[in-house]
Amino acid sequence: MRKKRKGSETDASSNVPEILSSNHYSLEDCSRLKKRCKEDADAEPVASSCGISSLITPGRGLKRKIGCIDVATQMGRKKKIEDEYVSGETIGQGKFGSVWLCRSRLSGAEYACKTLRKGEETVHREVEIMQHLSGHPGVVTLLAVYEEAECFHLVMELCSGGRLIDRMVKEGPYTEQRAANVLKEVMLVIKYCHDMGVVHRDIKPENILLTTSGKIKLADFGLAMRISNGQNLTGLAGSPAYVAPEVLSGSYSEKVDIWSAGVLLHALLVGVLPFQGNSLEAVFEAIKNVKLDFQKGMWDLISKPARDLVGRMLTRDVSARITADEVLRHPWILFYTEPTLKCLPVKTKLKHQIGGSCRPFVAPEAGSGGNRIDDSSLSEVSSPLSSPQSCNSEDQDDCVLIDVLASAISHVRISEPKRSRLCGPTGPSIDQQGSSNMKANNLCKAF
Ligand SMILES: Nc1ncnc2c1ncn2[C@@H]1O[C@H](COP(=O)(O)OP(=O)(O)OP(=O)(O)O)[C@@H](O)[C@H]1O
Repeated sequence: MRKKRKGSETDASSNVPEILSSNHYSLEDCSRLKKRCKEDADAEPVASSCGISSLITPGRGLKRKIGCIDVATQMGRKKKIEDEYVSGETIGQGKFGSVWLCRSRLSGAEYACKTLRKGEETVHREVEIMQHLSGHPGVVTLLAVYEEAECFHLVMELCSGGRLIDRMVKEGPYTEQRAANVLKEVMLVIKYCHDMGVVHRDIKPENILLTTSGKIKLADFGLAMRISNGQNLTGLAGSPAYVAPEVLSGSYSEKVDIWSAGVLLHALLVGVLPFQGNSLEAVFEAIKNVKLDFQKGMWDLISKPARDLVGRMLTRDVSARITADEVLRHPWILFYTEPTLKCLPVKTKLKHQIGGSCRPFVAPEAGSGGNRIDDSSLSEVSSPLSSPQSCNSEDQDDCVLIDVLASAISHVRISEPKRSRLCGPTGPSIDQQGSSNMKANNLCKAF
């Protein structure tokens, strides 16, 4: 089913410089550009152009330059990975390669190594994009790349905390506070990717890893693409349950990552995916037409600002869908994330559950492929102020309190939610509660 590495092509009408327009740039290209970047930086420290990043979108700012210059990645064919690392057990398997544990011969430290077989242009792109983004705390750090005749070995920091999906399956819906803190971390890294001119295109909890201390790291840039301001991408890419409607209809931008993060937020809050079906076609039909109803059932115990944010992220009208920056400034995020909570003298025992029971998240790959999970680090994913999950009547009062406070904030920071913006345009309403056998259908595999 998966055609992941096929990727998509950028809009031919865009004005992308020659070296990048073919998408056939190699590590040598990258190296050459980085060298040029350094030369430029030496000659003209403030206004220099900087390799690949500024070749795509000149003048997008300092962050792009930092991303270009600072990656301390070793590249080249001279050194062999086995000279420097001892290989260990396999910790993940993808269609185009595997991920395995390795230990530095020098320091004894453990890392994850992703081995990608050559042959597809997207493999070069994945390496190049990881190098471009590496350095941000929310991106899995790339330490070294070893190139062999048949493959690349990417030595990355080891995320010993496992995958977010496995936590969600194990724990069921998150408290609003915890969901907000997870989403904030995810959105910070999505915003960074977008600022750096990268669309991830496969945001889903399977690709969000956790460190031992519970910090979130975005992984798997196998479908990621460079994009410049105003440019559009084409081609079917993503994972069915998380894919944005505009991907299905043709041309799209970085806003697809916001949609996918909205699907994630939906799953975090209520424990189920918003768009389901027994077949690919049914899922795509739901993505295009299901009108989400936040007024009843499982949403009863979820605060209005949380519902508002999910609705704004899952808005089919791309121009009305909010940006990563706007998500981060949304009242619900501001209210629940740490700096705000520190200032507010409210009790923090906030928890919702569906119908009083703690439902686990029904995931397509439930239980599969879990890597090493350190349970002791689990609580770190949430803010230190988060409380244990509970399912009692006080939750309703808490929700009301949050609604009032967050609504007050929203009057200051953001305009009132327009109901018409939620999940529009309206189409025939399809019963979204229908199927939850996503596990059997495995509809979250990237394609
Ligand atoms: N840095 C890391 N630390 C720990 N585990 C990792 C790391 N990177 C990847 N993994 C594990 O390997 C799995 C596969 O990694 P990744 O998604 O990058 O590879 P892929 O070949 O693109 O796979 P997929 O088919 O899921 O897209 C992850 O789900 C995760 O369990």
